[in-house]
Amino acid sequence: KKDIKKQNKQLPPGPPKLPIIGNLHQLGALPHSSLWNLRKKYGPVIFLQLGGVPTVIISSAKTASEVLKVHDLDCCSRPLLAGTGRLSYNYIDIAFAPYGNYWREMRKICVLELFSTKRVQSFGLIREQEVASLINSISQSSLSAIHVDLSEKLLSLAANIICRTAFGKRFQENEFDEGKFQEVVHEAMAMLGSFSASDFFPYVGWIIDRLTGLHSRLEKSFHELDGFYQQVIDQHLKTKQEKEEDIIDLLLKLEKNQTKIDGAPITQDHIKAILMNVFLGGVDTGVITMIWAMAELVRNPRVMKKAQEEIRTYIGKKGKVNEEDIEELKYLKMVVKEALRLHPPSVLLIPRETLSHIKIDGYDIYPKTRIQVNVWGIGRDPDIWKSPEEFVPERFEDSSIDFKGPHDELLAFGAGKRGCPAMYMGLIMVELALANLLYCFDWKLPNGMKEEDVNMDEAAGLTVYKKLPLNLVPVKYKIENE
Ligand code: HEM
Repeated sequence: KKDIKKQNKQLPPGPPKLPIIGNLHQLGALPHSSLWNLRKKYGPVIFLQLGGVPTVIISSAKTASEVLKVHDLDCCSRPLLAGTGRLSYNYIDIAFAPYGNYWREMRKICVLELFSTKRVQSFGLIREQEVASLINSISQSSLSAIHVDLSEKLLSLAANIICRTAFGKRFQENEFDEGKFQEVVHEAMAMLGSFSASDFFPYVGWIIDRLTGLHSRLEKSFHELDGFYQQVIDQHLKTKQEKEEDIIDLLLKLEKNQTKIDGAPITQDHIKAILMNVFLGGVDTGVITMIWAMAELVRNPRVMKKAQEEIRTYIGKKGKVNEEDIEELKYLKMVVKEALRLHPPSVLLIPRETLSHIKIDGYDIYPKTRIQVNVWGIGRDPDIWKSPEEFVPERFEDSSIDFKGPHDELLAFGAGKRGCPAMYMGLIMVELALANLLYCFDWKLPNGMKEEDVNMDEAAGLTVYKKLPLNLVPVKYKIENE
């Protein structure tokens, strides 16, 4: 009967599907890129049957606006997936929780206590100290003229900043060493973005996940992260707070007072789920953005030089860039925008799920359909951008295009109710770190490598990162010569 009802409706176009797997085979190793190729044939709203899951891929700024703005409320749930469910302690976090009162209340608490502009500004000193310590450590390496692994250095920078601001402790004071840590973060992001068979094949998928080993990888990732969160919580319980209350103190107080959110009392699992969002959401995205930006800059010496000149002229002999300088560094801000246009870490946003029947671009989309917005593709759409593959920050000069809209060309932070609540926190960290890296050093490629040799291959999980580490040679800039 349902089928007859649907007959007059029009589903979006899409490639023909195979029995059982549907269109799963069309995703390939880098789904954002395969899906962008499909758009050339099928247009900006594509219907795919991924195993048992109806999925719509959105690939234009206009249709993205329809999903994220016009129909925001109809499209603001999240699908329940094996990887995200396990790592979010059964969806009691913010990023993967389905739409409802719990999500709304928890998001409100975190925005107030952690992500608000006032809160983020109050952590300025921590960011400046951590960036100074990064510059120091790179200066040491520059004495011996060997290259540094920027991927590794920036990962510890981001981890230290996020851990100190959110959990009140330095990351280095915990159980992972740096190499291990990189592995744990990448593995967790792989698991959050994994295409688990149980998500696509109800009832039988779990058997496949056990056979392929995905299930045990997920369990391992869960236990490694869980141990780390437990440490953070125990430390908060042990030490009397002399300093200002942080988000963990606040959540622990809610737990102690048996406060209920949407009828459920807060437990340590709730706290761990939030820790996961803040830790993985904050560290991974920031590092990815900084690495891609530096990789693009060494490939484009003209842009690198222009950015350095702006910073060095404005800062003069001060010796470092402070946060209050950033607003004046217009070109640097355009460099970050351009990096996030070409390399948004969450290439397909976080999957959404429709709550009701809607029409996008005239096509019918039913409740419980998964929606993915290909922001990576929109960032490279030749209908929007001139020479889209080139790194040209000047394109943002005298332009109103911004992460906050008004239009949806630049969607690195998503938009609407589910948009990233920590955009300001993420941007200020990236801008401050890049400004200081560019002010304090000239950057050379190792061993006679040429600009065109920089490997730009991508690797994909929930986020898409540079596959190979970025190794560069820092040459200390002599401020006295100014
Ligand atoms: C350059 C930095 C960052 C980028 C590019 C970024 C990007 C994103 C994107 C694309 C989404 C999904 C939006 C959607 O579905 O429409 C998101 C959600 C989220 N981000 Fe970020 N993010 C960044 C930094 C951060 C930081 C620093 C934190 C926390 C410390 C954070 C925490 C979150 C959370 C909790 C959500 C889930 C929101 C929800 O579902 O209600 N992000 N972010």
